[in-house]
Amino acid sequence: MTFFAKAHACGNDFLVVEGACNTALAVHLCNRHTSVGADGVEFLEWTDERSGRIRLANADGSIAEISGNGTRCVAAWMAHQIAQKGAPLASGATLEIDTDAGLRTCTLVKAEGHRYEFAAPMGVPQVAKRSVRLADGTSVEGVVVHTGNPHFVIFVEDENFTAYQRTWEELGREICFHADFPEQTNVEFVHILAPGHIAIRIFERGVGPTTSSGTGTCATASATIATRNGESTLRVVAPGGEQRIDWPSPDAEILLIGPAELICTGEAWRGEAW
Ligand SMILES: N[C@@H](CCC[C@H](N)C(=O)O)C(=O)O
Repeated sequence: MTFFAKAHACGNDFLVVEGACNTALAVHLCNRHTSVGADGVEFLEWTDERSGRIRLANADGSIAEISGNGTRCVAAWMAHQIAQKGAPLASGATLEIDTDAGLRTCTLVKAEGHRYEFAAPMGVPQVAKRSVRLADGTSVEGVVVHTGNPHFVIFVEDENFTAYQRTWEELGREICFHADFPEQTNVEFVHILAPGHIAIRIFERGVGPTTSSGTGTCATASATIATRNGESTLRVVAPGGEQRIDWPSPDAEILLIGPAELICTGEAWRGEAW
């Protein structure tokens, strides 16, 4: 039996399981038909009263260095557990969460019941223009962004996010699995609404199309700021909701602010075999 908490950030959903990382268990738990269902499992080991170490297994069992949304979902679970012990965190309190991409400090902005908002510096994005040649010879212009995990960002004019005569889902899949990215890559599509306001779509590595991405929000915002004269404070709207970015200069850490909501806890009964 596996005890889990389920949480989401703008619909990007994660299970938090306390204990060592188990990728086969993650594949099982993430199945939306035969198990609980999620985009990934964050395996959490507490290291102190307000700190923990996490490892993220994507729905397909691959390991991701970090998730912005998943990290906040873990922070929400930690804040809930701390509150259960009788001392709820106040706004401004911090939780230290160590990831495969380094330590992330989540500052509680607000809490209302099981809904939380956190702000977290997400490292210094590395941004570089790049093109990728598709199987049919089409050259796709984009921006490679490293935010602890890999991203390829494509700017689109079309409000339906079609580009190069393809849907964003088709293009996202081909680029995610492209030979130029041996570790695969997350792929995001950006439609600029205003200098400080962008809409995005996400083809997530290890998952597929999903409703939001924290690191994808950082990647699209930093690509917009660095290559499209975007404002340093940006609102990034995904199908699942909005997150906010503050990136004052290229050598500064990018600040990600967004929600995380606890959905439920439960016991998955088919976990024993894994
Ligand atoms: N699947 C991604 C990691 C998760 C990204 C996530 N959606 C986020 O919020 O950052 C990967 O393999 O890089």
